[in-house]
Amino acid sequence: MDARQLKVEAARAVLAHVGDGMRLGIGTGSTAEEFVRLLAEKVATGLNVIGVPTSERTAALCRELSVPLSTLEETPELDLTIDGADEIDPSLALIKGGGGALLREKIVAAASARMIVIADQSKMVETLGRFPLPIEVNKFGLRATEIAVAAAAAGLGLSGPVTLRMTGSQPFVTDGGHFILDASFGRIPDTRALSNALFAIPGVVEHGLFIGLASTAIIAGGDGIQTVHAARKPGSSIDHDVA
Ligand SMILES: O=C(CO)[C@H](O)[C@H](O)COP(=O)(O)O
Repeated sequence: MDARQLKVEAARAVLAHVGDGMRLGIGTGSTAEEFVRLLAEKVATGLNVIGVPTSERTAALCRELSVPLSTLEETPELDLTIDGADEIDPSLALIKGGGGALLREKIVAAASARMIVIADQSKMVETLGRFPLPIEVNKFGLRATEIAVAAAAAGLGLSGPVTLRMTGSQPFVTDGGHFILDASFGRIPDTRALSNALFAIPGVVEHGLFIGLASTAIIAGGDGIQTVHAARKPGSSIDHDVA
C-alpha cells in the first residue's frame, strides 16, 4: 500500500468513532482530507454531524462535499476532533503545523472532549523532533522573535536552523495572519520544557507541540491498523491494539 492508501485506511478506521449527532473538529492536511471525503459519503447517506473546520482549506473542502459546518463561536464545545500529525511519539505527544494550521488546530482540539489523530506509520517516532517544529509568530518583531526562539532553545541544549516558512518568494501567512518559523532542533527530549520556554516569548503565538491533547492515535501500516491510547494518568502505560 502506498502512503495515500494508508492515509485512507486510517481515515476509514476513525469513522467507527463518529456517531450520529456529534459535533466534530475537522483537521487539516492530506490525511484529514481523506477523512473529510469519507465523512461526506456518510453524510450523504444520512449521518447527522456538524463540523468545525481547523482551516480555510478544510472549510472549502467540506463546503464542496456538503459536510455541514459550524464555527467555534456557534459551537464552542465539541465531542471529537479528528486530525493528522507530522509526528507522533509513544505518549501521543505530537508535532503539528506542517500544513500551517496549528493555531486553529490546537484551539479546536482543546475545545473537544477527545482528539483522535490519524496517520500512516511513517509519522510514528520514539522522540519528537525529526520534523522541524512549526512555531506561529506575530509578524511584528519577527527578527527579535527568531533570536529569542533560538536563545530559548539553546537554554535547553537545543540548536539548529530556525527558518521563516515561505510560499514562493513570499512568507507563508497563516489563516490567523501570522508567520511560521520552522525550527530544526533535532530530537526534543523534554517537550514540556520547550513548550514553556516558547510560550515565554511574547512574539510566539503558538507552537506545534501538542502535548496531552490526543487521546487516541489510529495508525495505518502494512500490517493493518494499530490503535494507540494515551495513558489516562501520568505514569500509567499506553495500550496498543492491533486490528
Ligand atoms: O498539522 C497539520 C496541518 O497544520 C497536519 O495535520 C500535518 O501537517 C499532517 O499533514 P498530512 O496529513 O498531510 O501529512
